[in-house]
Amino acid sequence: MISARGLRKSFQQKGQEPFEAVRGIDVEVRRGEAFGFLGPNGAGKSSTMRMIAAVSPVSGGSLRILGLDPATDGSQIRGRIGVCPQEDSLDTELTVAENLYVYGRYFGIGRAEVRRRAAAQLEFVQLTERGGAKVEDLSGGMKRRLTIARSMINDPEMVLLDEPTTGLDPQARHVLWDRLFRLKQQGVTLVITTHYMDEAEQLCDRLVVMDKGLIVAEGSPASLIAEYSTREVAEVRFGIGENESSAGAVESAVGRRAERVEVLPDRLLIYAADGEAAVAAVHDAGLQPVATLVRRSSLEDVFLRLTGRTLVD
Ligand SMILES: Nc1ncnc2c1ncn2[C@@H]1O[C@H](COP(=O)(O)OP(=O)(O)OP(=O)(O)O)[C@@H](O)[C@H]1O
Repeated sequence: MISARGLRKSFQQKGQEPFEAVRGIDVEVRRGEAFGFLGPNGAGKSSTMRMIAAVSPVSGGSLRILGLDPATDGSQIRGRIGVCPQEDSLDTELTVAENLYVYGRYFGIGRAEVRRRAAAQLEFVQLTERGGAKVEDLSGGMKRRLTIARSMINDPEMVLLDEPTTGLDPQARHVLWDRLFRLKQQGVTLVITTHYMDEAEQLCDRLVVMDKGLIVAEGSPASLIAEYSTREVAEVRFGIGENESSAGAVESAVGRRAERVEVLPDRLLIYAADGEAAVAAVHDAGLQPVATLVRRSSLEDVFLRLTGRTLVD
């Protein structure tokens, strides 16, 4: 569906050197999979998505979408994919259903067919009852669902979703994830950018981790965690300002039970196969953290390991 080789995007800046947002990435997305671009703000995810959506020209390398070249076949590509941009770009003056009609007509779909598809899509995103409502009266989660319905109006083979659940509450995120999962079950290829590691873990079959315009790792969520982290992580929290100063003592206490200890401003992360044993060793050494928690490793830990930074500041 997507094949990128040495893909680059640079932006000209007045009186300065061009800024390279994407610095040569290789990506292969296969039909029917959910593929993710995971990385913090500024990693180059949206710039990559816009090139894939054939709305932003490629600065270097090669890119094929559905076997087509976005430089010459842009309108054909845009007709066969769906796009959910980061900001809702719905027409707030129109009703929910009218937004779908207008968008469908833009693709040249006949009036009766647009109405049929709009009804089916509203049903799919569970907004049938709100069809006559003004967009401005919808919740954030409903707007995102409507944007997904709109992106499906041309019956696309692939949908690009840029940060689909940013700004939504946990319940709205889960409803959206459920709809996206069902879309994938229908055979639609999903390409998702996110800086939420739980979203990437829930939705993506495969993903690349991006940082500063480059891909730093690639694989399934489970394979990345197995490769770059330990099975468990013990989070240990001391009083304000005491985490950094306690790091040495914690490292000595856990010794070889831990692979390594990461120091964050608000907590220490002990990477160990057995998290409970690591916490017990901290207590046995007479240290008194204010809180402890043992959890499974996540993609957040993978990112921290690869870059020394957290995904969300
Ligand atoms: N039109 C532009 N002109 C100049 N610089 C840009 C432009 N668009 C993006 N950038 C810069 O390119 C870098 C990558 O931005 P991009 O939006 O692709 O990152 P991202 O990973 O999607 O992050 P975010 O989640 O914040 O959108 C950022 O430093 C950004 O400031």
